[in-house]
Amino acid sequence: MPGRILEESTFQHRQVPGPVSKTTVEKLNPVWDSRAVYFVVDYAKSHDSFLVDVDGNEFLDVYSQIASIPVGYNNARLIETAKSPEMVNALVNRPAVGNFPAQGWLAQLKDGLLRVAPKGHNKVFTAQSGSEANELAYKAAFMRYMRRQRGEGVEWSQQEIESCMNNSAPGSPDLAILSFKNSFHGRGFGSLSTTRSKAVHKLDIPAFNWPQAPFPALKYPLEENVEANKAEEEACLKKVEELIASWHCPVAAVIVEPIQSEGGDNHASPAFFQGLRDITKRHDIMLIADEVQTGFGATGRFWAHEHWQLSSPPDMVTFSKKAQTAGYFFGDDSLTPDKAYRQFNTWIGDPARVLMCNAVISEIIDRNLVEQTAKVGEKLYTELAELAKRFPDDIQNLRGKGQGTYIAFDTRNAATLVGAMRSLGVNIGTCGVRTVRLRPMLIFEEDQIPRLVQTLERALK
Ligand SMILES: O=C(O)CCC(=O)C(=O)O
Ligand SMILES: NCCCC(=O)O
Repeated sequence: MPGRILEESTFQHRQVPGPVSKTTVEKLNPVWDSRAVYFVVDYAKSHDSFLVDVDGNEFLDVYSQIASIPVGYNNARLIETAKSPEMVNALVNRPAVGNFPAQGWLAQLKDGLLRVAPKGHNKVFTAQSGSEANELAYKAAFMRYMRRQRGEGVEWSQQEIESCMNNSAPGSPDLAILSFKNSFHGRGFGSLSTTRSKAVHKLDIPAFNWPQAPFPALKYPLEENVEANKAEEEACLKKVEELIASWHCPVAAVIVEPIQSEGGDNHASPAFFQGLRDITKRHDIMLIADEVQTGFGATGRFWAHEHWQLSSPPDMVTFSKKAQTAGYFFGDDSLTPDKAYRQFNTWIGDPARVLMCNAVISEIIDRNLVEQTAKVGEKLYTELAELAKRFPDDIQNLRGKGQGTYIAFDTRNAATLVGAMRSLGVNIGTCGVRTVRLRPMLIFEEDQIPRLVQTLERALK
């Protein structure tokens, strides 16, 4: 157990949501659906890893706005960036960046965002959200696929030009993206067709007839289930290959999360991802790593796919959340469409958000926050593993060893447990069906572990 025992006052009981939160929600709900609100926040009073609500309750936040706050509330460098002349300029003169980029745009990309481009990638397409980033990556994969079918330099046919205006082939071809059971890739019309985690996201929305492969259901503890897990991963890879070969239309790309997050924090081994790389290479189709939640340091590497040691990098890596902007990185020129205006929209992201992202990147690099997350995560995992021995029914299938603070476990009733933790001053999230997930910020420190672990222990008791 944690060596340092915290004072009793740390665990003082809070009413969550408190009376001010409740009244605010009552007033908000008639004009804005507030049914998913947990409590109302005073962001001006929140700081570092601590969230303060409108009732004055302070929470250690290890959920971080669904894993999207990188370096703390009211981070000094981010505030300085927000007040900078560059930011004022970007906010009041928001450009249609594809047509009229500012002179500083090149430096914003080259000296900023591209500093953290995954290995093998030297280009980026910017976007506004994770869903959009994924959809843009799908479009890049489809255009690349058809360009190869048509032949390099071959012009679009009149039939293609006319049929696409009627949403029919050959101009609007039947092509697919393969995703995995329990995956979450967003809620846009294209991305939602690849999301497979919960009916609540999908019901009533028309969807593409695209293939869904099983994602490995690993058994824990991993050390005791090596052979069974290897067989499980091989069976899933076999199914991926079968689906690609037999689907009613060509599959242009496979998209996968390094750790399936919304769908329950499901992990697979580097061998599984290398298998996907091999299959996609064999079929000459794109491998898209959806790092919207895992990217920007959360797993103790800047990109989670760095853990895999792939023989060649994923073809596209999508990002958002902690990046505070969104988009996809890539390296292969064939992913740049054959003509301008094919991958395009008015804003193509937002230079103001890229400025914020660049401040986040500087903060991560200057403060060695990826290394810190790896180190703190190791200690946190060890303490949770100890607690799991004492509460085996409440902390099951502990996962995330060696993955920074990206830790999760299954429990009997996840919603009840996180509710109890909130009332004891720790804001924590759930995912999947019965999983509690930890998504601390990159600034989460070793001396915050006792508060987290001892609160969990109290909530379980
Ligand atoms: O529900 C959403 O749209 C956010 C999903 C997500 O990224 C998550 O819950 O991990
Ligand atoms: N995917 C939804 C995340 C919000 C929540 O479960 O509280």
